[in-house]
Amino acid sequence: MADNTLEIERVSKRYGDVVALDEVSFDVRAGELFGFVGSNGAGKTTTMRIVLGVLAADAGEVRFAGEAVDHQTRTRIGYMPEERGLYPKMKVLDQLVYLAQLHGMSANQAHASARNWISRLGLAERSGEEVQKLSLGNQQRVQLAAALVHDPAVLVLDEPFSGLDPLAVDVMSDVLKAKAANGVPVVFSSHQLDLVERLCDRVGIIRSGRMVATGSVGELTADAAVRLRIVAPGATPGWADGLPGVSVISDSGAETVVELAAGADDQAVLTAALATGPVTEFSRRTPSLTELFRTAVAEEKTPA
Ligand SMILES: Nc1ncnc2c1ncn2[C@@H]1O[C@H](COP(=O)(O)OP(=O)(O)OP(=O)(O)O)[C@@H](O)[C@H]1O
Repeated sequence: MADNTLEIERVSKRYGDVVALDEVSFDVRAGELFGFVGSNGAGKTTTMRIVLGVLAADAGEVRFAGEAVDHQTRTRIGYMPEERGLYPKMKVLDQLVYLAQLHGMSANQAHASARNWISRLGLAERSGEEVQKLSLGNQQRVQLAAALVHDPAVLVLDEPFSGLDPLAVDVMSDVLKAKAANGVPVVFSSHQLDLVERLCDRVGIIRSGRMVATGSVGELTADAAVRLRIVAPGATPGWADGLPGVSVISDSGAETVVELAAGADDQAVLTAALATGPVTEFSRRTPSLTELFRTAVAEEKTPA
């Protein structure tokens, strides 16, 4: 791929006996928002650190625009680390100007860019304050500004949404969407799956150091088992138990969600529901990203 795609190919990493990453591969295309999700300890931060070159992989390669990422390319990546890496005693504006210059901008460019991001991220009234005196959410806005101030060609953000209030979530979302719309590949990790589902063009699910699914939520959903939602106001809990090929996911009696095994008969479910009285809704249900994620994690916990 010669365009501005970020490619992570068969990257592996061990910490002693712990296999943190086992041949992890995915790509983040130019102009897309890619959500990187996985349980605690699944390997997200390790992957991002390797992309940044903060950590060396044992095997595999990271490429940007078809070229192996090297020291030069890395200056074009905007990175928001999980352990926020700002200078606590430095003032917001000074900090951003300093970081922009560190990435090669002239003093004038650095000032203009820093002021632009301070304003866009709602930090204008804080620009003369020391970072350590800001609230955590505002420190996070500064951290995002620090990732953006040198006008990066790639954005790699480790849990940028954690701890933000709803308005800050909107600000962060808008900024990431705007960067993607400008052709920048944007990858971020998050445990807020509803947000990832809403925002991302594609997602990758990592489990114990292995990518178990990559694609748009629609694509991942298409591979998932069929679910039915049945509303039968007169039904009592347990009405769907024991139907062949049917697993009950949730059952409050009146409202039930079931999953069908391959080849199971949805009409048999309908017949059973009708036997309880009127059925006011009988619909196929698309699983949410949260449900897809739970299934992926549950598979891990089920011994083979
Ligand atoms: N410096 C280290 N030394 C030893 N093991 C480590 C080190 N850093 C990470 N690990 C291990 O590597 C694995 C992957 O960790 P990583 O931090 O990449 O996960 P994560 O997906 O970012 O988790 P979280 O969602 O909790 O931030 C875990 O088993 C972790 O304990």
